[in-house]
Amino acid sequence: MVIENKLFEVKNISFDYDGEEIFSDISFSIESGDVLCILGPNGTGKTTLIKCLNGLNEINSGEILINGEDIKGLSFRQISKHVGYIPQSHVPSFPFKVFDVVLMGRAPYLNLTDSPKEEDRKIALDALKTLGIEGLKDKEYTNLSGGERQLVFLARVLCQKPDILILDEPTSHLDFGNQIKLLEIIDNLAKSGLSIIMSSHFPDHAFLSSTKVAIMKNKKFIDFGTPDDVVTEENLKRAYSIDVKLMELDDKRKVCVPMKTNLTLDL
Ligand SMILES: Nc1ncnc2c1ncn2[C@@H]1O[C@H](COP(=O)(O)OP(=O)(O)OP(=O)(O)O)[C@@H](O)[C@H]1O
Repeated sequence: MVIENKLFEVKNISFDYDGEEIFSDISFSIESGDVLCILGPNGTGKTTLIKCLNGLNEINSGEILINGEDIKGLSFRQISKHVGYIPQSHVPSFPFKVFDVVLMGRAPYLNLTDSPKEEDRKIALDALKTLGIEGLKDKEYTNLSGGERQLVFLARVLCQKPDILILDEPTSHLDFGNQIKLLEIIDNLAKSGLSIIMSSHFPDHAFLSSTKVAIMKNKKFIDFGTPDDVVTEENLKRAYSIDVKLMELDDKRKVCVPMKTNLTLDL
């Protein structure tokens, strides 16, 4: 009998910070082409979970498997060939040229004394072109806006040629238009075979690019499934403790509208 391994499988994982439990017993799996959007209120543990998924935080119990292999047994270099991670914010420390920052994404494929080869440079340029930002290549990374930095970091991660992209609030620094453009890029990357996990504060985004949605609250996933099944008025109220109306646009696209809470401030 042939056992097919899932691309990325999370089995009953738990994590605490110095005894303070952040989540427990979370399980899910994703395949090539999936985009999983993790929603949930502030401080619920989305970033902590994401750092566990890429090996930055060590889980207390459970297993995280890539193609059937436990990441516990993999070095960071090996994980980097499978998983590309973009944190919520990244502070640049040195005025490298954008092209060189992107080229650094090839590091998992180079030995300590190797210089990048022509092929590595081509991969870096292609990544900039895929995101439509080749015009930034000679700029200093330190002089970029938050949104431009986000896209450059994504280009760098694409150079790792990962199977899985893990993005912590990828649209947080992007303007209204660039948010949609990035979600379209995510959709295209998934269609090209990557699988993507992202956290978001915008339930609407799940309808734009996701195949699966998880809502995280009270140390668990309170729901997991397709956007239509999970992003419901009832679940959004459970998650965010406000009323939300779901509306369908002409092209059948759904949008989530938060209702006023009528809270008054004592000033
Ligand atoms: N390094 C740390 N040490 C101790 N506690 C931490 C650490 N990092 C985060 N926490 C705590 O863990 C909890 C979950 O934080 P986390 O950043 O994972 O939430 P989040 O869902 O990503 O939040 P947000 O949506 O506001 O970004 C919070 O209570 C936070 O204060």
